[in-house]
Amino acid sequence: MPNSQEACVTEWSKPQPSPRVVVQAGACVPAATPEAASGDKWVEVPTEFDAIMLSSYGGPNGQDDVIPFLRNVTMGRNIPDERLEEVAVHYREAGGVSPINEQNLALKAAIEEELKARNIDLPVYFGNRNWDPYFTEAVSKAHEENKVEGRPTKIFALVTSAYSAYSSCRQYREDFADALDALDLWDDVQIDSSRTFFDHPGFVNPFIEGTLKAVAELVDEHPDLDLANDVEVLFSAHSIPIKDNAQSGEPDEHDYPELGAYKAQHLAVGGLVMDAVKEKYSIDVPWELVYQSESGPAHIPWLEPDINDYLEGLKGKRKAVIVVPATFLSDHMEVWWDLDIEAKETADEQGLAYKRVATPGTHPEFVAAMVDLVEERLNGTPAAERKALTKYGPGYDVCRAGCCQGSGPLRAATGGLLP
Ligand SMILES: CC1=C(CCC(=O)O)c2cc3nc(cc4[nH]c(cc5[nH]c(cc1n2)c(C)c5CCC(=O)O)c(CCC(=O)O)c4C)C(CCC(=O)O)=C3C
Ligand SMILES: [Fe+2]
Repeated sequence: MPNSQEACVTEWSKPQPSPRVVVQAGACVPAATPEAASGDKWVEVPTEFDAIMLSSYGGPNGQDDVIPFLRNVTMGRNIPDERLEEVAVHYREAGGVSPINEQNLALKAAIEEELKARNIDLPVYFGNRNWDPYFTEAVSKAHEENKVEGRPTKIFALVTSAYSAYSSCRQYREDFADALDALDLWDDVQIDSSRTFFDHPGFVNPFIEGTLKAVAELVDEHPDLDLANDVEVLFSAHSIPIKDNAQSGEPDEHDYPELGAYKAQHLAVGGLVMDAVKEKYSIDVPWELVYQSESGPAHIPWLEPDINDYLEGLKGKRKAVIVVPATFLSDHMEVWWDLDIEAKETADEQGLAYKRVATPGTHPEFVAAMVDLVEERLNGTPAAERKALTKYGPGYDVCRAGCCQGSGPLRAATGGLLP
């Protein structure tokens, strides 16, 4: 395994000689360290782009798409179709259609409007990790329509994931690498990823607004509720393997080594929302971070408690719960099925009143936040001037070597080119 500076740099720049250079986790200190970036955690990254690619997860658009989509999601894990059919139940129930694509197209349209309003003249393309339109299609179109003589086409991938984790960061970057592989465009296209934005006010404020609305509704509907004892706010995060959480952050930062960045960031967002509740009601409403949508083989431990188990424990202890889908950007399948159907049913069984807070969706503040991510890159805005509400933010423009590891070896992924 190479242990040189050069081997690390290939993680972000065009890999030589193969696009899938394997860099061992934490094997070396790349240039993107605070030391190498003259005391600042930012490395010099491109500030010029030719196109934006709204980059998301994808979901099926009809019954015939469901199994092929799930095969994409579980690629390389050899899951038999019978087992996939079990997972497919939610999609089957919804006519085989996930709302995620429509929601992302609405977000794209809103982002285009906001770009125009700010006089940022960049075309927006839409591509997904797991379904049509795939990254290959979006990248190829963005390249064809925006070629510049003498240099690669520069694409800014605006990723629809707010937090640090393999599934929300590196997996996207690996899939960008796969797209460049498939298109044989390593020399002609440079893809750069957006930073994490979990504590950008435009992401957090819609959750605050929704939670305050839910508290107000509960108070209205049940005037005798004691907010300090009868109600609990549950921040629901998409569960991930415990190992992925442990590897989700920059290894030497904050309290990430103990907590895991993914979990720490969710707790921080929960804290911000509950501060707003306290400010309005002068009461410490009880709250907890819980997890949803655990999947995969049973022998791999995932983050817990599961929201349904937790709700069962609240029987007789609370009268109402407010569920905040803190990981998610829109009310897609994971929100509709896992929270509006399953968790709600569990809450009903315990006799708990249930409110589910809306996701940011196309909330104007959230749309503005997505465009802030573009603008701060175009302007090379220093970290200290970027919008971030907690000590954990703002996220890096260019991921460092150890961040967001999965279970396998680190594959080369795209990112900003190092100077
Ligand atoms: C952190 C995270 C996010 C948030 C960040 C981001 O948004 O990127 C997210 C989003 C989403 N996850 C989604 C759907 C699924 N996730 C799965 C499986 C998994 N998710 C994981 C993690 C995450 N997932 C993990 C560690 C797995 C198991 C390993 C694997 O398989 O990679 C499976 C297979 C189920 C099974 O195997 O039981 C499905 C169908 C949809 C689409 C919803 C729709 O269609 O509307 C969305 C937005
Ligand atoms: Fe998922």
